[in-house]
Amino acid sequence: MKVVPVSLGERSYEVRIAGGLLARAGDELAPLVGTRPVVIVADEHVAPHLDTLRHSLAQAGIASHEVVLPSGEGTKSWAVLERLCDALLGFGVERQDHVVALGGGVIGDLVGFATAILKRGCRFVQIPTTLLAQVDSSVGGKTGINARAGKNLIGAFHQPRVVLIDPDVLDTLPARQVRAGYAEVVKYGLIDDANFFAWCEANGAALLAGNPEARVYAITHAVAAKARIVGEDEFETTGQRALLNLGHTFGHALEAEAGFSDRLLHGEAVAAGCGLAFDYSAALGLCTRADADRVAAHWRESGLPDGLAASRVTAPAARLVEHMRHDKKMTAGTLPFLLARGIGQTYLDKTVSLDRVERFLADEAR
Ligand SMILES: NC(=O)c1ccc[n+]([C@@H]2O[C@H](COP(=O)([O-])OP(=O)(O)OC[C@H]3O[C@@H](n4cnc5c(N)ncnc54)[C@H](O)[C@@H]3O)[C@@H](O)[C@H]2O)c1
Ligand SMILES: O=C(O)C(=O)C[C@@H](O)[C@H](O)[C@H](O)COP(=O)(O)O
Ligand SMILES: [Zn+2]
Repeated sequence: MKVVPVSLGERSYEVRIAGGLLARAGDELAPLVGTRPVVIVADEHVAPHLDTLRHSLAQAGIASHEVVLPSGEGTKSWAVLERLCDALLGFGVERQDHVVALGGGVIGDLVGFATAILKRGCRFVQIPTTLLAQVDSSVGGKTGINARAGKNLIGAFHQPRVVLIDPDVLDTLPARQVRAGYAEVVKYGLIDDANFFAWCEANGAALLAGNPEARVYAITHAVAAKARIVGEDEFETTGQRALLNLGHTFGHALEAEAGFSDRLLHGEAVAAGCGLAFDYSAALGLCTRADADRVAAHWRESGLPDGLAASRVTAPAARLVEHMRHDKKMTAGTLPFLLARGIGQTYLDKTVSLDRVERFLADEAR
């Protein structure tokens, strides 16, 4: 088993990664939960994995309740949050109890937020079942739901007690979802690790095809990168953690225009957003056109959208920029932007004018 520590003082925890771990989850959780029952929250598509988890908990002597929610981005909503909180209260969840999030980033973000506010905070465990959730969303404690005004606008930082990653559960994940998760894998290379980007160019196809060694290498590498960045800036105050937002200011605007629906998945929006961030950096003369082209080529080879046209979002540039004004990085009316001086050389630029971004997007749409 690989173990990656997330070092956050009294909020520290481990990310444990191993094939077959789901079937051993009961033994992993027993020391944490003691004799108290847990509540498992899953989405409707992970039924076979829910069976494995239920069985494993029972074998370890842990009783469990279950809440099964509809799949999709629409589940990160006030309505489902209310329904989930009522269900958890109905099961008599206490502050020291553990709620288990079994699913992708949607379930993890929702359960994390519900447990952040239930009785002013109770405990939760992440068992991520998508590639995206295994490499990104289950680690670091960003939790929340979407608001009418935009993506993840209601939320809290709330760290899980442990993250259990079983790469084998990805065998049932549809190919499109694997590709979307891969976008957040490549993101770590683009941020500050050119060697890892080169690894992705060489091994991405194997990873997408389900090669077990490539999966474990990518998951472990990504989790270690995220743990390092989150350990340096848990609450996104110094600018270090904001690096993880590469491609997201463009991406969240595209997702909003697609109605937070499966027209454009989060990972697809991140790929298109990273393509745009590199294109914009090249247009400003910050990075070479060759680097921006290399990024776009890798998205295309991986079956991901490489920019605005490929995202199929046709909104006017002004409307996309309007979405960006809700970005949580917005400070005193200006929006710090993740730009790049090259592959693996992302930085936070505080001098970007949204008028200039709007002209860039209008040009991209031509
Ligand atoms: N908190 C963070 O740091 C963070 C980081 C990245 C993304 N996110 C959020 O994560 C969400 C996207 O997460 P996602 O891509 O995992 O989407 P998701 O949770 O919607 O899961 C994708 C689809 O896969 C299905 N699924 C999940 N596991 C499966 C399995 N093993 N087999 C078959 N089907 C399975 C789900 O039912 C769903 O239909 C977005 O809301 C995004 O904002 C959060
Ligand atoms: O963990 C982080 O920090 C990230 O930015 C990871 C992103 O991949 C993720 O999509 C996150 O939810 C976006 O954060 P937001 O603050 O822009 O909502
Ligand atoms: Zn993301």
